[in-house]
Amino acid sequence: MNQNLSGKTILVTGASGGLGLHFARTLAADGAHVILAARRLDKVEAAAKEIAESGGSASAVALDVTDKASIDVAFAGPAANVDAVVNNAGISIAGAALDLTEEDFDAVIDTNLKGVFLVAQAAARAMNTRGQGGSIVNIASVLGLRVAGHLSSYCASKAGVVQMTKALALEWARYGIRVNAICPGYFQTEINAGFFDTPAGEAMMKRIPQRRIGQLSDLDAPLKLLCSDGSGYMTGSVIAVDGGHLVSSM
Ligand SMILES: NC(=O)c1ccc[n+]([C@@H]2O[C@H](COP(=O)([O-])OP(=O)(O)OC[C@H]3O[C@@H](n4cnc5c(N)ncnc54)[C@H](O)[C@@H]3O)[C@@H](O)[C@H]2O)c1
Ligand SMILES: O=C(O)[C@H](O)[C@@H](O)[C@H](O)[C@H](O)CO
Repeated sequence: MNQNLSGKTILVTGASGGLGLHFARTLAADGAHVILAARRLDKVEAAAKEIAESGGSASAVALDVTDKASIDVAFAGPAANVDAVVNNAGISIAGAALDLTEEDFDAVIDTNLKGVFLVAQAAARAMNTRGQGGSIVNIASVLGLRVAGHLSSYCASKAGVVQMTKALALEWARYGIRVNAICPGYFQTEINAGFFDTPAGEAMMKRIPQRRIGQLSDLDAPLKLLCSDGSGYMTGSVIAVDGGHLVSSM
């Protein structure tokens, strides 16, 4: 086992499935103690057990990124000693802007933007209490840097995450807290189940210069870099992992 992240405690939000569960496994395989955070405690407990059975170190905590009380409880107790946080939890509600309900708009912004802020703030307060700094990695999206149809609230939330990453980096550098973002392109997970089989999905694929969607493992090296001391002079950085999608001319 590569011990790159050995000695680090890293909390991952939305860790019960998709990219979050993959991130938790990847960080644990690299030697970190991973705290898997999700709304469904039973799911992350099972995932933490599986990681422990394969030789990693992991624990689980209940955390809803739209519920400040649950965030505060996590960072006052089990996550008080975090060295890094991966702000991964996110939702997407597709629909024409003319038909979008206020409830759906609020749900996306509350989870993807306000949730990232509340978790980052609680993490930074905990890091300041320990006085050792830390790393916050926000999972934004290429859709924070370009747009796609029928995803207005999602695109707005992710653009907000990109800007907030830079703003928090500016404020928290003095505390030794680094804040960076990863902008994934398209990866096959629950959030876009079925999308790749639609005409829009097929058209999108043609706009990716590498002509493939991302493999979850494509995100491993950037994630580990940003969580580790190797990125000690990086803060406010926004890293796209997208097969060239952002530089596509189509
Ligand atoms: N899959 C992609 O192609 C892609 C591309 C760019 C960005 N992203 C981003 O990556 C992140 C992970 O997405 P994914 O593809 O794994 O999607 P997913 O739907 O498979 O997983 C999202 C996770 O977030 C959790 N979650 C949702 N609301 C939550 C809340 N209030 N509190 C705690 N957890 C909550 C869900 O339970 C789920 O486990 C998201 O922020 C998403 O926007 C994904
Ligand atoms: O790139 C992204 O950030 C995500 O993949 C989402 O945009 C989904 O693709 C969308 O929910 C599809 O409807």
